[in-house]
Amino acid sequence: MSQLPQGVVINAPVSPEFAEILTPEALALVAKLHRAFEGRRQELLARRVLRQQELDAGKRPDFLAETKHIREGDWTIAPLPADLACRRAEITGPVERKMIINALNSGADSYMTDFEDSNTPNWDNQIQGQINLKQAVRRTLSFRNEAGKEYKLNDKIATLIVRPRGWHLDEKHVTVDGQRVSGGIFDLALFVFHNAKEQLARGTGPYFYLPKMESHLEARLWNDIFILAQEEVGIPRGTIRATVLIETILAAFEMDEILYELREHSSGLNAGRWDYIFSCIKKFKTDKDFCLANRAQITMTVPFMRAYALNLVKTCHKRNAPAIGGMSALIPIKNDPVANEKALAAVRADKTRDAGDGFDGGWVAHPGLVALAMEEWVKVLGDRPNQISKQRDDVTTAAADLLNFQPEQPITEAGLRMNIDVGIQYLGSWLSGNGCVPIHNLMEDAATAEISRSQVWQWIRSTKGVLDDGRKVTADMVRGLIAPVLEDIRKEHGDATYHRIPYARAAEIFEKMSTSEDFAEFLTLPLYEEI
Ligand SMILES: CC(=O)SCCNC(=O)CCNC(=O)[C@H](O)C(C)(C)COP(=O)(O)OP(=O)(O)OC[C@H]1O[C@@H](n2cnc3c(N)ncnc32)[C@H](O)[C@@H]1OP(=O)(O)O
Ligand SMILES: O=CC(=O)O
Ligand SMILES: [Mg+2]
Repeated sequence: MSQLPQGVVINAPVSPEFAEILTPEALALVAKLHRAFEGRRQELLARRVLRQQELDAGKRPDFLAETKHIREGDWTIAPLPADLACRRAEITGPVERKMIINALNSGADSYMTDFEDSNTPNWDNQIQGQINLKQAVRRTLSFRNEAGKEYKLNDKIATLIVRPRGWHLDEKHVTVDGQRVSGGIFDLALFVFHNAKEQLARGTGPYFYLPKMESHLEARLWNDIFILAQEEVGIPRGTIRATVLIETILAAFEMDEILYELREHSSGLNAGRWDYIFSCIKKFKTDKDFCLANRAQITMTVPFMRAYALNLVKTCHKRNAPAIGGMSALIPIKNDPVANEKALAAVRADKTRDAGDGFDGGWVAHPGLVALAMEEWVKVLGDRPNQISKQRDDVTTAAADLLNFQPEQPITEAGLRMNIDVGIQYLGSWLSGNGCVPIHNLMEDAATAEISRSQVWQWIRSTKGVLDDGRKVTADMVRGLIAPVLEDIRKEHGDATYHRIPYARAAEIFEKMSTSEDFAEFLTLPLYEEI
């Protein structure tokens, strides 16, 4: 500990392996970025609260008057590095050793490795994740499973892109001058410190995905962090590149502005559909006119999602930026060939639509989906790496299109029960250290689980939260369903798993989150204090 830079404290175990990541020099970069930018992060988080108050008071978002010149201006992002120009199938997954190898070897063009939605940010996952990535960059990453199967990287692997945590999350195990550091700054600083130069020497670069932003001012903060980080580690300005997830309703009104702020460092936008739906619920949760149908009905083809997706493609291509499609939550289904065929066909249809709309690539959740996603883009692109030249001037998007929240029905008991079930199962898994799990044959992560728990909260409070049989959704109805849902979970997983994973604690937290007056901004905030 005496080696730590002044003002830096680590409140967690540091093994000799972890110490290779948590070096004094790497922590000095974390401290430098913290001291330079933490004040701004906190101001921007406070600004989110003010905007929520405005929405609660009935104000509707609109395109910003003060940035009209940016929307109407003639500018583009910096030219893309060669290995970010072709991202037809992009696989994603948590920063887990075996999965990193499988994803990099999957045949996808690119791979987003995730410290965010699909990861429980406990100390071990964060620092072990950094170790794994450091080895992946140097091509030394390997793994041996219990049956003795050896995993190692192929010669040709996907381009690596890292998703640090969003602005709302702290890294509580590291403080600088007595303050917790930002999770995102911590993840980014450690990755850049250990890998950026090595990546440049290997002909690639430090590439990132930036999650859950709500305004272009938040993008400006990331851009300023990139500039200082590049100076500090001694790499040329503009070598960091970042794709921003448009996954909040407020960011959908500032897509041009976000690209503009990051134009030196941008590698496009991604349609983060799951957090986007969650954000719509969160932002309008107290609006008496707002209420969405069962989660399963909110697909990419409902009006507000369609408007968002098409406007994203149009905005990106106007700025010479890639538009990357989001993720279908369907995954391959084992032991049921008929259901599996249906799931694969639905994923294919999702990719066919995105490729036809003009997206330059799209996310898949599983190696078994890479080939079919690739096929759908190859059908549209042929030999071309992307379709950025496809301008969508035919698309016009008004504020009202982005706010056309349909459908409102059906809301059913099965839909309510499914939300409770997914919420409890996901929270239990997250608490046990796994931030991404298959539940009822769907990929569930922090973003999809947010939809489930926020729908339950909202249906209890909205006058429109009425089941198709006429019963109003109430807190008592939800409480009454929790015990039977828990019993179903026990039957599904068996006693051993049921007792190993803290489902009972998850159920308590879920009940409190959905029935108490306060709405937790993110489910991961109260959960993080439990781990
Ligand atoms: C809203 C958003 O933010 S989307 C982005 C965040 N979400 C994600 O990234 C989803 C990542 N996907 C996953 O975590 C997993 O695919 C799950 C949890 C959905 C399903 O996991 P499982 O049921 O374990 O998958 P399954 O058993 O079919 O896996 C088969 C093999 O594929 C591997 N695999 C599955 N998904 C992935 C992945 N995304 N990346 C790398 N390898 C993977 C497994 O490790 C396993 O490897 P093995 O055969 O060598 O042991
Ligand atoms: O991060 C992606 C999303 O859909 O949320
Ligand atoms: Mg997300």
